[in-house]
Amino acid sequence: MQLGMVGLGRMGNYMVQRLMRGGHECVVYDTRPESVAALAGLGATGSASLEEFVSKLSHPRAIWLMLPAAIVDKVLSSLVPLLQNGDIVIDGGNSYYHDDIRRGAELITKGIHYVDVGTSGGVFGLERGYCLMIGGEKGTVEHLSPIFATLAPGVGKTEASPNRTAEAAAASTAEQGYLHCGPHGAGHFVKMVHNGIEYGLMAAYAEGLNILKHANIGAASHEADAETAPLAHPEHFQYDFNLQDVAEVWRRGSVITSWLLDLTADALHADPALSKFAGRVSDSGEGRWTIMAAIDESVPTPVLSAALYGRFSSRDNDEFANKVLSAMRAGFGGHVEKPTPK
Ligand SMILES: O=C(O)[C@H](O)[C@@H](O)[C@H](O)[C@H](O)COP(=O)(O)O
Repeated sequence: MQLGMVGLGRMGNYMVQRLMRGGHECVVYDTRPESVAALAGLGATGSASLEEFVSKLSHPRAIWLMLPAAIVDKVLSSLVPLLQNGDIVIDGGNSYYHDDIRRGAELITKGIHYVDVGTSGGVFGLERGYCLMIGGEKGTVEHLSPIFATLAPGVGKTEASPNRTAEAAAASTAEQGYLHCGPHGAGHFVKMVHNGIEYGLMAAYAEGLNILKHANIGAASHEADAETAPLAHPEHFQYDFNLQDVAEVWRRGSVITSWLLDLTADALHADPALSKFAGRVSDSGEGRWTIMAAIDESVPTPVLSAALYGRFSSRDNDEFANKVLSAMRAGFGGHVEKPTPK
């Protein structure tokens, strides 16, 4: 079928390529003409403006936005006046589900259908397919199923769970790698929680590997260090673990195998010191939205919360709190901290 794509960054570009490989016709637009030209060179229909983009799409139009969450409303304010009754707008980025609920209700008053799609898979999606978590009206989602089926990995790429019944399999598209999760916002809600889990898993690997990395501190610290309590048993911490090999062996038959571990092992093989990374970790919002939803539901999320706060700490947002701690130690005990190494 025909699909219009707005936003041709890494995700949008690869999704268009995967759709064209699957036989779909893609009309593309981006504010960067070079991104449009690159896909036009591969067979997409390029456009130089939103107006031209909309005019090249057949009614009812299906338009996928693959944009940073912060600019979706701005783009919609230019796009929607160009659309007609029956057209469909799909937000495949990482929008907050509250925005989906609002947009779905606003757009339907103009006869425009809104679908939210949480898209997971990153830059590997072109070859592996994308896991799609979808929210919106049933009929609209069904109308778009040829697009979802092409973007998703497809049946057979992952074995079905042994206890899954034939009835359950027949009743849902989950085994194809896409799922209609519920009404407006449901797709991004499921993707939001997916990312909360992602933060927790990532933090668990990172913390575990950090314990292994410091398992040699006994070799140098027989004398008490002014900064930390002396090691009672330096002989317990005499290990120089090869982290590449540990990550590699964990990938084989262990309980903690995963794609995140595969990526971690590969990064360690490329550079065991991970020297190109400064140690600051950003967050694009979904981790904090997950915690906000958990608070509203009164659901405890200690692991996911700690993982989110770990990201804040990585950006030195705990610096003043740590100064307060040092000030108290200095006040009650005269303890003088070491200068922070530059
Ligand atoms: O499933 C995925 O492919 C990822 O979850 C992806 O969608 C993620 O949102 C961004 O890569 C960055 O997310 P953070 O900036 O929040 O880490």
